[in-house]
This record gives sequence, structure tokens and C-alpha cells, in this order.
Amino acid sequence: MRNNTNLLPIKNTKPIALYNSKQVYAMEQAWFSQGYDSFGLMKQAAWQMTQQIEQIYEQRNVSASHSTNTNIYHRSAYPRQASIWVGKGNNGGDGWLIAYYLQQAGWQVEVITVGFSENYFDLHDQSVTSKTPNNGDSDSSNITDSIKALQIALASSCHYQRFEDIVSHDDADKRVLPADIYIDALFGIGLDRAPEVVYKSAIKAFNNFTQQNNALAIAVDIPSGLVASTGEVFERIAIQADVTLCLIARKFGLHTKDGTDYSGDIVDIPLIPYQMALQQTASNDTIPEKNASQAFGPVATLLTAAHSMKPRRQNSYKGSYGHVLVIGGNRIDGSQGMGGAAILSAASTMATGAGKITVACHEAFHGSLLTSLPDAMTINLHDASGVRDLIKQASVVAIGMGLGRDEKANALFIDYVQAAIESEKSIVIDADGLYHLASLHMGNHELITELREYSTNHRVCLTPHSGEAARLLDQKISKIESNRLQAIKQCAATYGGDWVLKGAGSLVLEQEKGGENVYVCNVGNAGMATAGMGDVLSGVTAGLLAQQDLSAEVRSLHQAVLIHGFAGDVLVSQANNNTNTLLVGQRGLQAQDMPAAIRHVMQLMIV
Ligand SMILES: NC(=O)C1=CN([C@@H]2O[C@H](COP(=O)(O)OP(=O)(O)OC[C@H]3O[C@@H](n4cnc5c(N)ncnc54)[C@H](O)[C@@H]3O)[C@@H](O)[C@H]2O)[C@@H](O)CC1
Ligand SMILES: Nc1ncnc2c1ncn2[C@@H]1O[C@H](COP(=O)(O)OP(=O)(O)O)[C@@H](O)[C@H]1O
Repeated sequence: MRNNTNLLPIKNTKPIALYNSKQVYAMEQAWFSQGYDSFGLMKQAAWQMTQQIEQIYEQRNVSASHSTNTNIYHRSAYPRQASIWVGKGNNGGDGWLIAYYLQQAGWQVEVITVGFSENYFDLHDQSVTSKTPNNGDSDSSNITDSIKALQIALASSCHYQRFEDIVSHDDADKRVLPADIYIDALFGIGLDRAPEVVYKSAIKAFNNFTQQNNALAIAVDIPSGLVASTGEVFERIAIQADVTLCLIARKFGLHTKDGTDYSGDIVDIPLIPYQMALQQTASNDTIPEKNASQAFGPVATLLTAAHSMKPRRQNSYKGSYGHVLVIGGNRIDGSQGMGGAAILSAASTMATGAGKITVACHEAFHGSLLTSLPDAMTINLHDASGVRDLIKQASVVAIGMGLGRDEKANALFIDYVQAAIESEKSIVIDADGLYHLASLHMGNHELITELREYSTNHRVCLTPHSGEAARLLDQKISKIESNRLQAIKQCAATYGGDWVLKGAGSLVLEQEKGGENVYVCNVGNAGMATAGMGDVLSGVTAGLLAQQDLSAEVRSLHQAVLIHGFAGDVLVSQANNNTNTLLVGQRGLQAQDMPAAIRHVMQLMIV
């Protein structure tokens, strides 16, 4: 669960637009094409980050002095000490300038360079180059912004060391300034591959120093090692930041996949009015409007707060709130039964407030279903004509949770989805339903085309995790995980409908006429990485869809994903808040705990 998770789900917060690296570079270029200077922007960035660093230091220092935990971050009061780790790109340039500004502000600073050759400084330190013949490398046309930044820092005698020189000594840890704050300016949005060996060991050393000194780790723009456009961290090696100072625009990769584990608190430093730059660039003949909006339109929106709901009309009855038919919970001869999947899904559907529920599951589970959920009606999963009749009466059909993967289950899946299409029902497909869908796609079955066409005018929600998405797209899981955004878009293009790609920072894609909206869910926690949690999500999705009195936004897939995540966070936050009730923490959180929390979240959403 992220520190900034807002447990008041309907609090109005402005949606946060998320961008990839290419787009941020394009924003910068649009700004420069208006006559602004790139080094001026770097100085502005470094100056604003320095202000933030001083502020963060003061705040943490004050809170540490009020804390009884002496182990918490606090070192010497004065001089304040900063260790700034720089790479050779512009991110490193920001680092050199931060070092310069902090030193001007009275901090003791040390810059640790990574990837710089031994003679790099002789080539670029102006105090040296002005006394030596020009050897070509210091030709002003070769002077990049990051070299200009280095020159400013060296001209003010900022102390620096090469990481490569330090690590060659046994007492390497004694050779680095033990600082209050460690600043990571190794890589920014330019990281496009796994860090090379020396960077890997620098990243590990940075994390170790921070930990040993109980110091604060601040990342410039994005923690080094984390890919801004995908949220991927190669080989689990990245800077573990307490705070990320995010420049210009919020990066998509900070919020999905590994991003949430490494970025800490995020502070935005917008720097340039990029929306204005967009408009001006679009009106510029050199960039056609379509390309400009493609370059600047966010790749996704960060979901942090749920849409609110109105109280129910007094004059209403169960029929006003829909009838969900859950189809799943099979028992295949000679294999395990999966009744729990259908039961969890059904219980979660009821917790959202759906009016009626019928569960079509194997008869072996009817008894246990009714014991845990007496409000449900039941029918035998294999009673095909009975289930088809019920599909006609239902408002939503949720299919696949524990349905089984054998041929019989495959035939039932085809039969029931076709019946749902014929009766024009909203459809939710999860788990084994997705397995069958993938098989049908591989066999070029006509149902795939039918479903895609149907989804252009009806609600169809599909809810895979990466493993299921991999099968649906006939790709390796690692490929899906390396670019989750691309994967969800491919799923939607292939099968139609609205999609969630589950996991940390779940992605949601909703189709709308002429386009699609993509969201990243900022709630939920690792306690939810347990069996049955996906069944709960399918139940919430179906339950919301069934309630036609709710607004379209509340019945959306992204709202379902938010409610599901908030419910998980509510349960875990009870543990964090140390209430007197029995606690449920991240370890031990179970899918069966969720319906009660879903009810709680639904209640919080009413205004
Ligand atoms: N251009 C500008 O005007 C501004 C840029 N800013 C900073 O500039 C950063 C982007 O700068 P850059 O585009 O130079 O990118 P980086 O500073 O992230 O560095 C890219 C360099 O690292 C190399 N590299 C990438 N992956 C590597 C790997 N795995 N192992 C070893 N080397 C690798 C690249 O080949 C390239 O030389 C932003 O994140 C931000 O911090 C800010 O100063 C704001 C203004
Ligand atoms: N680390 C996490 N952070 C946020 N949400 C998570 C995390 N791990 C799992 N979840 C959520 O829990 C659910 C798990 O679903 P799934 O993997 O399909 O479980 P199952 O198949 O056992 O029902 C998904 O909605 C997923 O997004």
C-alpha cells in the first residue's frame, strides 16, 4: 500500500496525467522550439529541486527530533551533508547543479561520479582546460548541458570522487561522505536498458550507504534503474528512493509494476507549461496537430479517488438493482473442485449492492454456497437449458471463475457466452473463461469476432493477470510484464471490450467511441496477492454493472478496480492504525475478508 493512499475514496483530487519518456522529451523540445534555452531549464530544474531538498530535510529533521525512535533519520545538524551521485547524461547534469546550489546554501557536499573516465575532468574542468592547449574535446560545440553543469560545480570547488576509484579500495565505505541525504542523479528518463556493471554496483552501494547512515534517499526525476515508460526494473536493481522529485510531467513508470516499490513519495516539479507548449506546437506548421496530440496526450490517468454515489431511492425494490448470474465453480472428475471461486465472486457481487444473484456452479458446491451466502439462488452449472433460461433473466453474466479447463467446460463457455450475446447482457469474463477465450482465438473460432463486434455496443469486461494476458496474446509472460501498457492495448485490439491487467498498479483500458481511456490504479496492496482476490474483482465488476441506478462512471471497470483496491487497503490500514479490533495485515489477508470491506467502501462513497 502506497504511503499516499487516500482512504477516503471519494475525496476530490485532480486526476494525474501520466506520460512516457518520449512524450516528456517532446514536451522539452516544444519548449525549446519556442526559443527557451535547454541549459536555462536545467538550472531552473536544479534550483527548484534544491529548494525542495532543503524543505524535505527540514521537515524530516523536525519530525525526527519529535520522535522517540532514535534510529529514525537524523544525523548532524550542521553542516548538513549531501552525497550526490551523478551519471553522464542530463540527469547527472541536474545532480552537478544541485551540488553547486546546496554548497552555496552552506551544505557540505560530495559528488560521486559513475561512468566518468579518469581524464574526463581534465578535459572539461575549465580551470584546467584554460591552462592547457585545446585538444578538441573541450571545443565549445561539444559542450553539453551536463558538462556545463559539471564546470559550474567544479569552478566552485565542489568536492568529487569517481565511484570506480572508491570501489577499488577495501575500505570503500569509509571513503564516501557519510551524509544526511543521498541524491540519485545517475539516470533519468534516458535509461533504456539494464544498467551496465559499474552502474549496478553503484546503485547497490548507494542503497547500502543510505541504509547504513539512516539517511534520506532522494531521486532526481525517477529512481535510477526504473524505466520511466514501463515501470520495469531490470534484475531488481534500482535506487530505493524515499522521495522522487519528478520533473516536468508525471512518469507512467512511477506507478505500475516495480515503480511503486522504488519511488517513495513523489513531489512534482512541473517546470514548464507543457499544455501551452502543446497548443503552440500544434499550431506550428512543422508538427501536424494529430502528431502533436499523440506526442503530448497522456498515456494514462492515475486513479486515486473513486466516483461518488447518490443514496438509493426509497421507492425501490430488489429488481431495481439488477440480477447477476455467476457461472463457474466447477468440479471436474479426478481434479480439485473450484467452488470457492464462484462463492467469492458471488459474495463480492452482493457486497456491492446488486439486487439478486444466482450462481450456476457444480451441484457439489450448492450446500457450501448456501451456507456462506444464503441470499444466493443456485442452479446446476451443467443444466445447459436451465442456465440459458436464467441468462435471459439476468442483467449481467459473470463467467469463468473456477469454470474448469476441460472440453466440457469449453463447450459450456461457448454456449453461455453466445446466449449472453443473443440476450444482450453485460458480460464479465475472468479466469478459466479467459483460458477458453485464448483457446478459441488460437482456433480462429467465430465467437471471438462475435464478441469483439458485440463489445462495440455492449459492456464486456475482461480481467486477466499477466499470465492470462500472455496466453490471450500468445506471448511470454516476461514480454507482457516488460510492457504492460502495450499488452493491455493489444488485448483490447484483439478481443474488444474493457480490460484490466491486474497486478501492482493495475492497468484499466476502457473503450469509448473513437478512442480509449487508460488508467493506472494507485490503490491496493501486496496483501492482495493471494488466491481468490481476482474472483472478488470479477464479482465487484459484475455487481456494479448490474445496478442501473448508478451513474455510468460508477458502473465502470475502473471504479470496480478502485473499490477492490480500496477494500484491500481498508483492511490493511486497520492493522496499521492499531485499532482494538482483530487485525488483518498484509500477510494473512484473505479473499474471504473482502466482502465486508467492499461494503464499507461502498458506504463511504455515498454523498
Ligand atoms: N533536457 C532538458 O532540458 C532537461 C532534462 N532534465 C534531466 O535530464 C534527464 C534526461 O537526460 P538524458 O536524456 O541525458 O538521460 P539520462 O540522464 O537518463 O542518461 C542517459 C544516458 O545514459 C545512457 N544509458 C542509458 N541506459 C543505460 C544503461 N543501462 N547503462 C549505461 N548507460 C545507459 C544513455 O546512453 C545516455 O548516454 C531527465 O530525467 C532530467 O533529470 C532536466 O534537467 C530538465 C531539463
Ligand atoms: N501487489 C499488489 N498490489 C495491488 N494489487 C494487487 C497486488 N497483488 C495482487 N493484487 C490484486 O489482487 C487481485 C489478484 O487477482 P488474481 O491474480 O486473478 O487472483 P486469483 O486468480 O487467485 O483470484 C488483482 O485484482 C490484483 O490487481
